[in-house]
Amino acid sequence: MAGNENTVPQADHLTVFFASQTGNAESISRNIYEQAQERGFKSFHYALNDHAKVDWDKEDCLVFVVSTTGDGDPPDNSTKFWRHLRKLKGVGLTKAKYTILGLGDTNYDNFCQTAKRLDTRLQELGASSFYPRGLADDATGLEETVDPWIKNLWPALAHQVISTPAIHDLPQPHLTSEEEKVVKDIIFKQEQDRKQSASPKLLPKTAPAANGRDPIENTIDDLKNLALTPPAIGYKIDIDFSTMANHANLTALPRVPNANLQIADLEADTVSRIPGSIPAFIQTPSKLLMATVNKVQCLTPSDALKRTIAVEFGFEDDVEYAPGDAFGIWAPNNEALVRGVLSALNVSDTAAMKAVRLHGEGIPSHLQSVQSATLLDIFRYAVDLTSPPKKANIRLYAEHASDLADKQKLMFMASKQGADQFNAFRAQSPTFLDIMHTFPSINIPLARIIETLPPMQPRYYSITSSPMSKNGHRRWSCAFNVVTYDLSGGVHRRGVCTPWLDELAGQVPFGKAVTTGLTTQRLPVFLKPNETRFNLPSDTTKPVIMIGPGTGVAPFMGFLEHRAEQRLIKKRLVNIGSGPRQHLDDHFGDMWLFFGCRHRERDWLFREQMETYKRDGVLTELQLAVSREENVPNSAKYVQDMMRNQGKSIWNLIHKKGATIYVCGDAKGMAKAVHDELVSILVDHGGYEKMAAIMELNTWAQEKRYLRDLV
Ligand SMILES: Cc1cc2nc3c(=O)[nH]c(=O)nc-3n(C[C@H](O)[C@H](O)[C@H](O)COP(=O)(O)O)c2cc1C
Repeated sequence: MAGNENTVPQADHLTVFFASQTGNAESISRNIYEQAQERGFKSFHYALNDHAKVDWDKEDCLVFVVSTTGDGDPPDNSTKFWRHLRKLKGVGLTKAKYTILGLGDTNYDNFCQTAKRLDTRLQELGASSFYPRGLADDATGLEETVDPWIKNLWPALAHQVISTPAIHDLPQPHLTSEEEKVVKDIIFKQEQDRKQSASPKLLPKTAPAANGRDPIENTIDDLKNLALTPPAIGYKIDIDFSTMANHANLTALPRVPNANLQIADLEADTVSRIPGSIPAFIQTPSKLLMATVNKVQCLTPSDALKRTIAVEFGFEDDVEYAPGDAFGIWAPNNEALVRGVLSALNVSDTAAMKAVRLHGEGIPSHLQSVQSATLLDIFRYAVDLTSPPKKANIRLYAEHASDLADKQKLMFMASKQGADQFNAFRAQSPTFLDIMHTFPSINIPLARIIETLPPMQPRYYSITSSPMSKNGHRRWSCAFNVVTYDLSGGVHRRGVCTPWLDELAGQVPFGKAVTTGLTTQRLPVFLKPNETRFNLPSDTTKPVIMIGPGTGVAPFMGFLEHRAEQRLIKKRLVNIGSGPRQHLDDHFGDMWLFFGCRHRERDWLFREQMETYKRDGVLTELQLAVSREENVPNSAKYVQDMMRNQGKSIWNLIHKKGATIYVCGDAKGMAKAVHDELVSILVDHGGYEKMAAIMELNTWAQEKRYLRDLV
């Protein structure tokens, strides 16, 4: 079968496209692509932004695997494609046959929006679907939909390319369990054979230097750093496997991803680095800036539930941006964790500092730019060591566990029968190191690990400053909660970026902003292209309603600073001008802010600034919701409660004055409650039927009068 030239004389074309933000759609689409190749298709695999590599109207079948991000938005590696799709006219894709696998999460309002939009648009353009769309839900487990969808894709394709002899020779997808086992064994054996011939060996302990220099000469600082950071050991994750014995047969085991990646040794001094020391393979969607840390302030006292800090970054070039924009930071994995992982994989410090190149047909897109980097940097910056594992990875680790008990447990967790144990394991947020520590007999080639770990993602923060303020084009401020928490059994967890930034910034205590003695290290930042237009209306007379509890208030602090600057300029102009004097407020619409905290004394972020803006007339109304204090005057528990109290005024601002509504913060709880409250306001004060109110909000969202920036 797979790859056998004799039984597969001619294959048809299959192009698999993906749009992926955090790697799920990319790895699932690669799996489909690899299976297609094994089944004799001439297949291709591209990110949607590379859509031009394929003549869509000539291809036989197109498979799209697309996730949804943000607030129903398409992933970054498909935005160019969407612009292209918008420009297409008429029914220009009548020959194209397609199917879509959407990935999403029902905890978000716009479940699988990208898949649904793509389907509608392709239909409009005359393309025809050859196999029903699948929508997989991360809330219940993607596999539930993904596995059967892929399994049934093949007979659907066979039907499409009925003239292709190759397809008839292949085992039909509806197999008996006995047949399935035989097929799996063959695939497993083939993979083992391929691994043995292709899997790269671990790096030699010493490497000859072609130019006569010590290979580690250039990286002495890194080595010093290594010596300063003891490797983490990892936690042993305790899971109850007592029910395992009840299941003799394991079903729905995910397929082990193909081994494609090879690691080639290079000379150490060929490692290219951007000054300021970040690896050249990091690719950002806009210009990378190496920023200084100008200012740091801790906004919450030590008895607050969360530690919130505000950081101002500075850079030399002027950058065009608007209040409401966000920027990305490319943070490394925690150094002790990286050291722990390398140590668990028996990679010596010298080997970790050696330059390598990653290559191989069909390797994940985030690894294709790794042409010259140390293993240390690959584990720091290219792969994600902290996201909970996917089933396919657990299955892979099972294959490489030498101890029978480890193998059985891992295989069980990868199966349908072990779903409870798998979920309990993931709920502990195990790092890759924890997995190695919990199942110590896993002995897996380095290349397999690098290619199967998810890609590292930059972290995004809303800009809280205005480009109109002093030096505004050369600085961005942001505010965030430092993500660290403890689980039972003494397990300590931390986010990737926020604790790193907090530690770099010196973990300043609550109080005034600190501007001296800060780190001299430069940090990689870049502007996030703003696709949602979460910006102030261009007509300054239009009112804005801002809803942002907690750190969701961040972009609104930028809006307010911007408006304060606009008012100042207008005031000066009015004072010099000779025309009729107008009141300042005639030029600027109302600004309403709904903010929420637990305790006014502990987590009322930006209190001083908010009160100053209110006093100066920049902020028309400040509506404060306090959830954990009794009897706060004019206050309710949550922002949606405050909105209910102000329902009539909100309706008037929207209806009579054309206000824009902005919501920023938690997508799952707050944004849903705020959305429901807006529906109620339209019903109670605007006289809408409930259904009509929901449709009206949808229209406003399309017209960018109801904007949401959610996480
Ligand atoms: C910040 C964020 C926003 C998301 N927004 C949505 C959404 O609006 N609708 C949805 O159905 N899923 C949403 N999801 C869920 C993802 O689509 C889902 O986790 C998917 O598996 C990610 O696939 P990817 O790794 O290929 O991007 C969101 C996930 C994140 C992390």
